[in-house]
Amino acid sequence: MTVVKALTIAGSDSGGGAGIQADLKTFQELKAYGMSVLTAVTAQNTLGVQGVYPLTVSQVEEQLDSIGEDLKPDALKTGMLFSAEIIEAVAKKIQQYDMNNVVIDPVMIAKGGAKLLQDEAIDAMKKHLIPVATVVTPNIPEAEAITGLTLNSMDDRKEAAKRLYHLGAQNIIIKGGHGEEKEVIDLIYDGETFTQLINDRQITENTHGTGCTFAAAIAAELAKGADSLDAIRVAREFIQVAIEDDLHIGSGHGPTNHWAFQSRRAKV
Ligand SMILES: Nc1ncnc2c1ncn2[C@@H]1O[C@H](COP(=O)(O)OP(=O)(O)OP(=O)(O)O)[C@@H](O)[C@H]1O
Ligand SMILES: Cc1ncc(COP(=O)(O)O)c(N)n1
Repeated sequence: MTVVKALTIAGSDSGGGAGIQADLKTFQELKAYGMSVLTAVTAQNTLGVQGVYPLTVSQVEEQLDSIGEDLKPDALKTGMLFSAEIIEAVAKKIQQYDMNNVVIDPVMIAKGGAKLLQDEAIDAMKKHLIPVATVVTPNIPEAEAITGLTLNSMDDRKEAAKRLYHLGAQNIIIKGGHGEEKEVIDLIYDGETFTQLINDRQITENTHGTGCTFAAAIAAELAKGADSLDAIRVAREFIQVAIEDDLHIGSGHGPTNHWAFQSRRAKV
């Protein structure tokens, strides 16, 4: 049996809907062996974030050394990185251990408004992390923060994607969850071609961790050898059914259903 290994470098969400918990559940469902490097602990539930406790740079580096020296991942994704110092350390270790298939989810603010990345870290993200990205997955506000553009139209999103490409990412996907359209439009750019993935927008409160889950699914598919566009297409299907078959847990923004994708396949 060939085992593929996927790594998440992210924060912990005690509520289990986002962060490393969402990533590991997604890896498992997509049959990739999951590993994690923790960058921060959050006290969090469906109502919001009650506390944010970053780890030290050396604690993050030590975990990356443990992985790098023994368990080379076939793909990795980054999520909440919190500070410029952690971003720089992560980018350096990705290069030191020659890790490939790198999905960067530039997490900045939780759905409830809590800051998961310090403002001054955005420059480090642009300089150190986006250049090593196989795929970068900003939502609309994150794409605005990175490029300095205001994204009102699809043409604005295309311009932002081009700028992210010029920062060094190989593939860009500007996610449409925060868009105004009736449908959700995710815009993909590979330096030559724009592709739009258009899906039904679900009217639900239960979208906590959608970005984490989506990026983790892309990483799992890249780990299995898919090319970027095919990996994004599978991840899009994974997140669509995870939102459609939501679990109704907690009294705020609930998590998505990480086993919906496999449950539906089992029924076919
Ligand atoms: N209401 C919705 N219905 C269908 N798909 C959605 C909906 N909201 C988000 N998505 C999809 O989920 C994925 C993540 O998009 P989104 O824009 O929510 O990212 P995000 O804001 O980074 O997520 P989060 O911060 O919750 O982790 C995208 O593929 C997007 O199309
Ligand atoms: C540890 C961690 N990482 C990422 C998110 C973003 O997810 P959301 O925007 O759905 O709150 C989060 N809330 N917590």
